[in-house]
Amino acid sequence: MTMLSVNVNKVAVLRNSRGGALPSVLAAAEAALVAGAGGITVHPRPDQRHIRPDDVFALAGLVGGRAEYNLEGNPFAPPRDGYPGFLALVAAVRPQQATLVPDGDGQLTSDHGFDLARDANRLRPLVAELKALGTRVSLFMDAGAPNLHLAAELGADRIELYTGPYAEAHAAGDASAELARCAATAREAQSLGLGVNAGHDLGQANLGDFLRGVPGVLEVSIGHALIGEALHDGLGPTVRAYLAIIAGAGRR
Ligand SMILES: CC(=O)[C@@H](O)[C@H](O)COP(=O)(O)O
Ligand SMILES: NCC(=O)COP(=O)(O)O
Repeated sequence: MTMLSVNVNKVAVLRNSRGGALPSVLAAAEAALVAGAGGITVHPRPDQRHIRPDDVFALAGLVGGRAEYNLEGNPFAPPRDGYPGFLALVAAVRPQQATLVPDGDGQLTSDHGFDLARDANRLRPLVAELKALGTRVSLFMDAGAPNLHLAAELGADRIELYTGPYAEAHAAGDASAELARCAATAREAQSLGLGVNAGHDLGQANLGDFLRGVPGVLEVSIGHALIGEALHDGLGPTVRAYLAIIAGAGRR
């Protein structure tokens, strides 16, 4: 069964907008776990636009051994004013999974995966360092990305399929080509011994079709749509709605 990891970045966006402590990222994560989510994901960006290092530490205490903790970030981003660097954060909190994402601060959000022909040699020692910490390593990858064999060769455990183009096509009414591209990349990754996660712009409208079309997805990390839907439906009911979609897709 595909595991749901709830990304709480957007709770931090709302909290930071007023400069106080509410809404609480911890309370949101707790509600998601109580509702049955298998994990919590955060993406502590160097510009600290939402999740901050202190959130990362506090969530580590909450999630503990009770669920999966997934930290996302750019391992090449240097430390800066209050941001210790992605590897330092992973070393400090030892999450079950680190998802490496090649984002820069100039991006509105994550919008592409790694170029392994360019990045594999730089990634190899960082992946080894993360795995030596006992953390599973996932690489954020575009569907259809070439050189996927390098992900396995450099030691990654999983890839995370970037599902933004799929979500966009689904909203436009025809996701068949993007879905086929995702399925082909998933199968290629699995043939290389890599696990397959997926994420970005997944929501209640497109998740079921995705899971029915792409085989063996181990984990979906969902935040923007889920938190938005929770604003009117509540976090518990919304998480349970996603779990029902996942269960339904598993029965196909
Ligand atoms: C990697 C990815 O697609 C998302 O996990 C990312 O965390 C989204 O970042 P924002 O929440 O900052 O848009
Ligand atoms: N890795 C994807 C993630 O954690 C959340 O992405 P989104 O649902 O906020 O687009």
